[in-house]
Amino acid sequence: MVGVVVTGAAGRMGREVVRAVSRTNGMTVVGAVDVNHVGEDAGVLAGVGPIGVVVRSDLESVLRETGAAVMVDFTAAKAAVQNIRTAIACGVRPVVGTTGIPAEELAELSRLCREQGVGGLVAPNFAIGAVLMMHFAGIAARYLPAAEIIELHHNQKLDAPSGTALKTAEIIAANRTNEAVEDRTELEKLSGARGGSLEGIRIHSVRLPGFIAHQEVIFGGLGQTLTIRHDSISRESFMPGVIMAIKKVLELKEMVYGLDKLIFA
Ligand SMILES: NC(=O)c1ccc[n+]([C@@H]2O[C@H](COP(=O)([O-])OP(=O)(O)OC[C@H]3O[C@@H](n4cnc5c(N)ncnc54)[C@H](O)[C@@H]3O)[C@@H](O)[C@H]2O)c1
Ligand SMILES: O=C(O)C1=N[C@H](C(=O)O)CCC1
Repeated sequence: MVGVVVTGAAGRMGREVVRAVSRTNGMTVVGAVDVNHVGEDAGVLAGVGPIGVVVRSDLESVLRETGAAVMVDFTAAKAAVQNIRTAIACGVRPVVGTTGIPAEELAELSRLCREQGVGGLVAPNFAIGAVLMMHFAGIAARYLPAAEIIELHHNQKLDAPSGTALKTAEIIAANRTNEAVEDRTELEKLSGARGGSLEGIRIHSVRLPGFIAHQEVIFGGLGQTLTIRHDSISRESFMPGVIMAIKKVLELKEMVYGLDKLIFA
């Protein structure tokens, strides 16, 4: 039985993870950590009924007392960095969905994992469809190098652009064989009107109630456009990926970035 500690257990994603792990054979929630809802049963919060695991805020003691194999983190960037450090120090494998962690921090965490021989996975998007969208964008970029990204998320999201959009732009930049066509905008009459730029790939972030997580990658060519779009219409969409990561991280000896590394391995 794989013991899982969920950090951010009282949050939107954390509750979904508690529910998904509780319903999966071969794994169980042994600890729930959050700075909110301390003392409440994590299963009740998640809507699955009491599981006898109360939310606590002392991660290190929870990891050590429960002998957990995996920590699943959906918190916020700063908190996640600290949580991952604690997990690695305790020999617990981190599976991380939290976005907005700076690249230098990820590099340092990856070094710590290697040093300690602890496997880990950080993925900006656990929805299989989103992983495919990024993969297809990489293929399209070989033939249509001019691309822009529009990502649309709920208005409670703290980071912009999304981790998914950043990773998509990196994939497009790595795959395009020609330079993108020139952007002749001379005058941005409203700052930010052309979005943010990662290696010339413009990213536009929409934040509105009603959305969960959506992204369009638009490629432009001679007399044509190609749009690749993914929609997460519920947070359940991320759960098959999270469950797959919990299983596969047990075999890893280092930290990998992106669910694609597990799916296309
Ligand atoms: N990778 C993916 O597939 C994916 C999917 C959805 C969301 N996300 C990311 O997951 C993160 C969380 O999203 P959310 O919508 O669940 O947010 P949320 O605000 O609903 O939940 C975050 C939870 O973390 C808790 N928290 C904050 N600091 C903490 C700490 N130090 N220790 C323990 N708990 C702490 C908060 O109290 C809150 O309950 C965000 O970074 C988001 O971008 C990633
Ligand atoms: O709800 C969020 O926040 C999400 N963030 C991810 C990102 O930043 O890429 C994607 C899934 C939902």
